[in-house]
Amino acid sequence: MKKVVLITTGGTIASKPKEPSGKLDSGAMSGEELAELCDLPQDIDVEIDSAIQKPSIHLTGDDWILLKNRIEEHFDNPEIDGVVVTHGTDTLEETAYFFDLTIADERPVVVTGSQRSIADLGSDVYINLRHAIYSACHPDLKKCGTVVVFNERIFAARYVKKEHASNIQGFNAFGFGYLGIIDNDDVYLFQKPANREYYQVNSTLPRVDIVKCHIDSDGVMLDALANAGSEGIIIEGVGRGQVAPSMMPAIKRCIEKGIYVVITTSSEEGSVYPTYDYPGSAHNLHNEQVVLGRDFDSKKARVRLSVQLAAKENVQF
Ligand SMILES: NC(=O)C[C@H](N)C(=O)O
Repeated sequence: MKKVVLITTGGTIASKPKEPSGKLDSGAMSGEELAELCDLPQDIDVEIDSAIQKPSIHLTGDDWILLKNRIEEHFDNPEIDGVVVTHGTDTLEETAYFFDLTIADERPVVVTGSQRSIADLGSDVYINLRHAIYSACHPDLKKCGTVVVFNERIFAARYVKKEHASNIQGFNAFGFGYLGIIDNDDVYLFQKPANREYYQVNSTLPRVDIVKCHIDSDGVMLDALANAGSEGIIIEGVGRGQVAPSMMPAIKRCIEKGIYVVITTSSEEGSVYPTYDYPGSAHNLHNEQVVLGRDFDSKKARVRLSVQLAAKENVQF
């Protein structure tokens, strides 16, 4: 019989209403409670590891390291075919990309969650969990890195993004689509990620921040972050990676202090590129030693830079 470890971390998928508000408490349920309420597959041996019980925005970098270590410990057992991690959807894409970059084992790591609680009409808890378990022990998903299973679809961690605040079609991978689908418990894979990357991370993650650029942005936030001890700053620029010219003096101050600055784009698709030559353009930024963040979403860029700094590797995008 195939064997899958189910690591639970909280989120709506493990939520219960809280008194007196009657509103959902994300992560109120332990892994054992969640598994008991769900109709888990009978043909797969599922081992429960109830790790964390939090709303996903309450998770920390230290939680990531703890979870990564737990996954690696489970993979020390050769009988394990794969791991499922249940997670709140709000930050699921960040955690999934962290696992993707920091876990070397070729067996599948599948992250899933739900938009509706187990008691809600048309809840997606049961189906997402079931599909994630079948995916985690499917041989086709070996060497694909960490994937996200949601609403019958399988996404690469590198590109997946929460696209809807509440709809059960909650995730998408803009410009890339999904790797495959799960139909009636069967996994069908249509494409695989071309490259895998691995960074060895054992230490606490450094402070890395994101600043979003808009008309009239200036350097106040950048200077404040430099004073707060930020080791890396992702600036989410516009279009091909332009920023407001009034940010440039503070960007230069950050670089002089040894802070890594990466420019990304707020566009859903397409890459940062030095197309223009004017104050604040990607060309101007690049000349000031700002790293061009290619087509990375800002939150993925933040995970990537944190991991590269923690691994003491060269910063590369
Ligand atoms: N759907 C969810 O899981 C959202 C929840 N607030 C979370 O913990 O991320």
